Amino acid sequence: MDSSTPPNSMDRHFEETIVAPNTAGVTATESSSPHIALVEGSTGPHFSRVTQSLLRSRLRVATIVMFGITTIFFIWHVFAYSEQTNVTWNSEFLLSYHAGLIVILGVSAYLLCPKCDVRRGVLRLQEAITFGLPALFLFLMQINAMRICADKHGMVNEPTTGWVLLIFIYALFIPNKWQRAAMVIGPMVIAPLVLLAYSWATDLACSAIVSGSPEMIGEIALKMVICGGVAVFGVYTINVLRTEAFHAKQLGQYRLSRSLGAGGMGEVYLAHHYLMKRPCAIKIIKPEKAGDSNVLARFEREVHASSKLSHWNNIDIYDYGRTEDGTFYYVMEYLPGLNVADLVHRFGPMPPGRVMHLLRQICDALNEAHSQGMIHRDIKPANVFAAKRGGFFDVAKLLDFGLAKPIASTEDSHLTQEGMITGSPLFMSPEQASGEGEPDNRSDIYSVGILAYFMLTGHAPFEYERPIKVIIAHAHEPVVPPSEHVSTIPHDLEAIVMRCLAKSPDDRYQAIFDMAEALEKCEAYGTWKQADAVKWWTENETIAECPQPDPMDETLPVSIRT
Ligand SMILES: Nc1ncnc2c1ncn2[C@@H]1O[C@H](COP(=O)(O)OP(=O)(O)OP(=O)(O)O)[C@@H](O)[C@H]1O
Repeated sequence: MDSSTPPNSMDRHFEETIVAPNTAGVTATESSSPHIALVEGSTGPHFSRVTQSLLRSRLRVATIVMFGITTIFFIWHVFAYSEQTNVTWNSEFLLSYHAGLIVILGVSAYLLCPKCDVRRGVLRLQEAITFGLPALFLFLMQINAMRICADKHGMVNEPTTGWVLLIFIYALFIPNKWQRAAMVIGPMVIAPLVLLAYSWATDLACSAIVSGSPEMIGEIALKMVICGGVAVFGVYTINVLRTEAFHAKQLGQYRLSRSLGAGGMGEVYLAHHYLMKRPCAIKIIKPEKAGDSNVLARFEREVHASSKLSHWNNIDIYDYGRTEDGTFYYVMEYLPGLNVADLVHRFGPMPPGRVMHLLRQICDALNEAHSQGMIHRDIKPANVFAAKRGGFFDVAKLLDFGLAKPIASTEDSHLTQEGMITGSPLFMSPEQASGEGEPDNRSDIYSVGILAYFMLTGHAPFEYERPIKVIIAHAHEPVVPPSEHVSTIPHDLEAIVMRCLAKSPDDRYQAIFDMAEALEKCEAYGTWKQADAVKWWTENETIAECPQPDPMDETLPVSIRT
């Protein structure tokens, strides 16, 4: 998922919130950090998404530590400056640099907050700021101190302490492969020697002292090489331990290989069955959610509902179980491809032919659920996958039946407390959002309409900051026709979308199959051929398959009390 100002950031915000009765405010926000992480570029499985999150949080801690250390030394520096009799231009410059450094580190720490949208390139820049600016400062300060010391006391001061500190802070906090760590730590190791060489070359007093103490140079070199070696070995050891911890993560007959993403209640991993060797996707309840009976019930419902369905466009469930340590998991077919939310965020709105191609398949998937008396209640772009299956590209798969419930059921789901409505506000029908009356299959049809709108225009029709405004808009606000956003949308397709989005269920298609038939009658239906899908995936495969980091993508559908 592209983390650069994601158009669905609001969607995520909503999905993370729990809104109290008759209030518009957010009362709780769910967020947690993934618990398995590997280093970037390690030889083990690549967890770029998780690594990014790890890098951001570690970098933030490192920046705060550097901020603290720099501030303490600044206070000391100010006192030293006020007592200094031979104040030089250098001393004044260094004091200003020091003050500026504190401000820059403080701002950097703030910009690395968990909610900030930080991309990989920006993270690397922040890393350079957190360690590069203090290193430069240390270098300049030591040159100055060395000259003063040589002039006043006829000796040079010990230049290694600051560098040792910097090296170990870097090694401890920044997740790295050891080679990269060595490349960053290397210059820090030689910095004290460069410093001595510079002082020797540019200052007469220093030159005499340095020339007369070769054993001091040897001792400094030895100290720094040992320190650098230990730090790089430490980075290597940390990586090995992380990789071992990951490989030790086995579930029954399955071995996990890499993270596919995380939702509000669980994390999904690519895994392999030991004997059958086929790839599969395993969804595991997050450890911190394992004690929540609502989450467990929703998880179970998702498995039970999905396993009743056998249509090609619904997800295949292979297994459901619990490990000895109590971790609940279920195993499903692995879908190479992207969910529609990621597809649109990363590649923009889709052409009408492709939208119809995917929608038509979703109609089939939903038709099976509806014909079994089940409504989905959580149709949204993140729950629709465009996958490569059976040699075909753009095979649509409907996921996440965690909120499914029988049509016209009067008992509320175990997953919601009495009087609560569950779903994602941006994609919720007016009747589901208001909680008035019992949503039926036509509520899903409304959500499919929003899904279509999103695929065609790149956003949902009602995107407001506050969930309550979105809900009111679903109930009362007229929908802006999608062609007003994208003029190339054909009228017949727009008419279908607008009919799905009718406020009253009676004005929508009464059955999902009616919508499927309407789609087939559209002029542009069938214009997206397999060859187009193959071409698209071939051109975009590497980008599409590379998991994009998005540390904030850990969400549960909103629960709204009525
Ligand atoms: N069978 C699968 N194959 C490949 N990727 C999958 C599969 N199932 C889920 N994913 C990916 O794993 C991520 C997490 O899925 P999950 O269903 O937990 O998330 P979600 O639907 O966003 O969350 P929530 O359960 O809160 O609605 C998503 O990015 C999804 O695209």
